[in-house]
Amino acid sequence: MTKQNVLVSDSPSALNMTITVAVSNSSIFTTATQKPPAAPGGYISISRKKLLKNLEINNGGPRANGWIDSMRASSPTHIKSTPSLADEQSSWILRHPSALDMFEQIIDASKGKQIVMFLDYDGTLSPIVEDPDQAFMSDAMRKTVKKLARCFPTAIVSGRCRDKVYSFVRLAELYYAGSHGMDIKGPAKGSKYKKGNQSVLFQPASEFLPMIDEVYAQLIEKTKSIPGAIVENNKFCVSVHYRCVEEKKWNELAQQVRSVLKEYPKLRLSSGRKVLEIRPTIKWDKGKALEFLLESLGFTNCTDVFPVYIGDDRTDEDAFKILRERGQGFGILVSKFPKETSASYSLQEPSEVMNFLQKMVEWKRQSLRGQAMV
Ligand SMILES: O=P(O)(O)OC[C@H]1O[C@H](O[C@H]2O[C@H](CO)[C@@H](O)[C@H](O)[C@H]2O)[C@H](O)[C@@H](O)[C@@H]1O
Repeated sequence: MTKQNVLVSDSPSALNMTITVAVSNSSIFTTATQKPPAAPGGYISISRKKLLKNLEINNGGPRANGWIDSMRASSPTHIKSTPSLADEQSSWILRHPSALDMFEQIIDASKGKQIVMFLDYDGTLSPIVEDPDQAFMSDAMRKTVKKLARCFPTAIVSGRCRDKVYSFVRLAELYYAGSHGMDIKGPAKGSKYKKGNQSVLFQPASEFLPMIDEVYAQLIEKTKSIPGAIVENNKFCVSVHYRCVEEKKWNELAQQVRSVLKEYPKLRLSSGRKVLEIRPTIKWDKGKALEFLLESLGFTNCTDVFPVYIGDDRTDEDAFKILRERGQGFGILVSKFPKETSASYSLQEPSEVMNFLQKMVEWKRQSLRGQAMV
């Protein structure tokens, strides 16, 4: 296998595992009867909040220990397999059942409403791989998404730069929100979903462009001596990848990122799947992008819309929360392992996402056939 086609998986949400060990009386995992499905805003457990707090800017700069703890926690190298872990997994599945198993119920809930599809890219449409430039989606997935977009308005919502994610997906009929929703190419505002709609650009962080370029150049320079570190310019945000960095070098990498960021209080840091994400402090995220796109599609204050958002990352939680708050549609988390989430359902990996999308296409075609026969 070459480096490019090595598929990799993050271990069970180690952030959760670490916290469970560290605060044994407040495990985030509980049985279905003990804890209701995640409430809006309930993505971060209290103890995890504490952990993440260490990540945030503190006196002009993040605490080094917070960074390294979080990097370790979100990307474990040693996970113990215990019977209680199996129980926790079954309990989690009860609260976030497979969207494939629950397909009929999901479709029933959407009856009489316009389904709108929102799809994250990495880890959702394409499997996680070591080299971010090689995260291609399969032809089968592309064909499926193409068919899906014929049935429902469909948008890609990604942390990637919009052009980059477009170069992977290559479907002109979709809407695209890149840079964690800060770069949207969607339908002309207020216009109902129609083929050939004029598209509009919405870039709420455009004033940060020079700053992001500056920070990107500095991060390239500061991390060049750390083997495996990859800095990716996502236009309105920057990703620093450590998937291929030896764990003993993570601290050094965190220190370098920290030394750059302390000069930029208007930028904030979050973490994803073996990646540190640097982005503007503006109140804009994938959830806001979802709302913006719904509005652009003409669904402002509509009760007859049914948005479905599928994603695998912490940044997708902002969109899951919005759906819960609106009480519309639902979120589907792509994960093999239990994670705190505001999503209602789960799918394990991109191949299951493809099966789910195919089922949606098939259902839509059948319902159109049914209508034609009446
Ligand atoms: O919102 P997304 O579309 O999920 O983008 C989030 C980040 O995804 C990419 O990084 C992740 O996927 C890489 C390729 O599989 C993997 O190597 C990396 O470890 C993952 O974190 C992308 O490269 C980032 O820029 C996105 O922010």
